[in-house]
Amino acid sequence: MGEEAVEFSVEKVAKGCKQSAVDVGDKTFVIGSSDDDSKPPVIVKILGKRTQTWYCTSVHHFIVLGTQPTLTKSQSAIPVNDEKILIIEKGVPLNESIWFLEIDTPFVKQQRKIKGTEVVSLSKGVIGVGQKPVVISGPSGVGKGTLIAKLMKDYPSKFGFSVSHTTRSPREKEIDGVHYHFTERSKIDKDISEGKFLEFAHVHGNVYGTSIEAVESVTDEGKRCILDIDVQGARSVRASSLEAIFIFVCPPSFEELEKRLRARGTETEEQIQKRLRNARAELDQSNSPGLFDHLLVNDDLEACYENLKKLLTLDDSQEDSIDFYIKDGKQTASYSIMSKNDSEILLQFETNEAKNGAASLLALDLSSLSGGAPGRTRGLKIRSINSF
Ligand SMILES: Nc1ncnc2c1ncn2[C@@H]1O[C@H](COP(=O)(O)OP(=O)(O)OP(=O)(O)O)[C@@H](O)[C@H]1O
Ligand SMILES: Nc1nc2c(ncn2[C@@H]2O[C@H](COP(=O)(O)O)[C@@H](O)[C@H]2O)c(=O)[nH]1
Repeated sequence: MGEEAVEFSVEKVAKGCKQSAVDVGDKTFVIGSSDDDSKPPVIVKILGKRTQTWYCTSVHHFIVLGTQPTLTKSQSAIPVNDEKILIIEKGVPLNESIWFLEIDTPFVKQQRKIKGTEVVSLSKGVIGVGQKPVVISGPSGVGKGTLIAKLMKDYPSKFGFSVSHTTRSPREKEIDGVHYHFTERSKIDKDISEGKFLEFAHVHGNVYGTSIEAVESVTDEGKRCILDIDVQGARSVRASSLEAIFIFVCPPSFEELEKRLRARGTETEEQIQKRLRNARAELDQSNSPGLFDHLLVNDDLEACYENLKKLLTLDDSQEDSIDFYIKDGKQTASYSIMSKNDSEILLQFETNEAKNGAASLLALDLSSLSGGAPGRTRGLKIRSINSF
């Protein structure tokens, strides 16, 4: 850890904001909010108890990774275990209030090794389990985008598109942030090295990748995430912790694929040739054992779309498991941490009175935490205890 003693400056924490101090092992973690727009909203400082040395991000050798919560004036915190600290932000909707500061999880250990410096990471807690994301792969020009566009048009509140990053130049009608996040090679390389991508691949001479945020932001909206990625990307997602459904879309024939690619008129002859070469390799891999769950032939578009809908409906048995107490999680509900036992952490409504139908006491099931940084900590189970 760092050699310098750093004075802990209270001025750096926003006026009127509370800080929380949590002891884990031989360290004290101090968590507070910043009102300095140029700085991340959450300030984390670590005190080495034995050495009485402070570490903070303004000094070298300490990085706070992950998604930052929106600024709140007050929070409470408690260690869940040796790996993470639960932070409950007050004065925001319950759905926004649960955060984890990961201090020694596998992701943090890995990042510490890569960066050779002290690392902690923030991860947002998400209540309940959503439906599995859908990965759609297939050769260029087969009609993946066309099928996805139909699905999004017909079910805008049910499905959300994972907007990939790419180093490819935008086509005429493509909008940055809608079809892709068009990006520089140096930027995507940096973000990949910082663990921000679920998967990435070199496709037809460019880099394409799915950021963790692209998937998480769709899922956070309560929508089912659709990923349009190549076979290499599908393989990487298969190997990741993201549990998804994998669909491969095939053309009725190679000739028809070539026809569609040419008719689209978006690629040069050289690019078309490259895409067709890659298409052969992708079609060969469509039968790789354990890679794709379903193959769809896109001959007649309407028939293929109907088959796609059937596949997705099959999986509709997985209902969201959001507890009815917090279904209306958009209401502001200030909870603070009350106590912890081996299996649950109790959260108490701030005023001790249940307001807006919110429960006065909630119990967070500690066995329900899955995922974590660099994504979200999902599947949180919360039950209400209305004993008064
Ligand atoms: N069933 C179909 N019959 C005829 N044409 C189709 C069919 N499906 C899609 N197309 C057309 O084929 C072209 C390629 O489709 P699309 O752009 O959706 O392919 P894609 O798989 O998303 O390609 P890429 O991977 O390069 O993004 C488009 O012009 C689209 O209108
Ligand atoms: N591995 C990934 N592949 C991706 C991603 N986004 C798109 N793609 C695939 O790239 C090709 C070409 O797309 P185009 O828009 O240039 O025609 C296509 O097969 C897409 O599925 C991604 O994030 N990761």
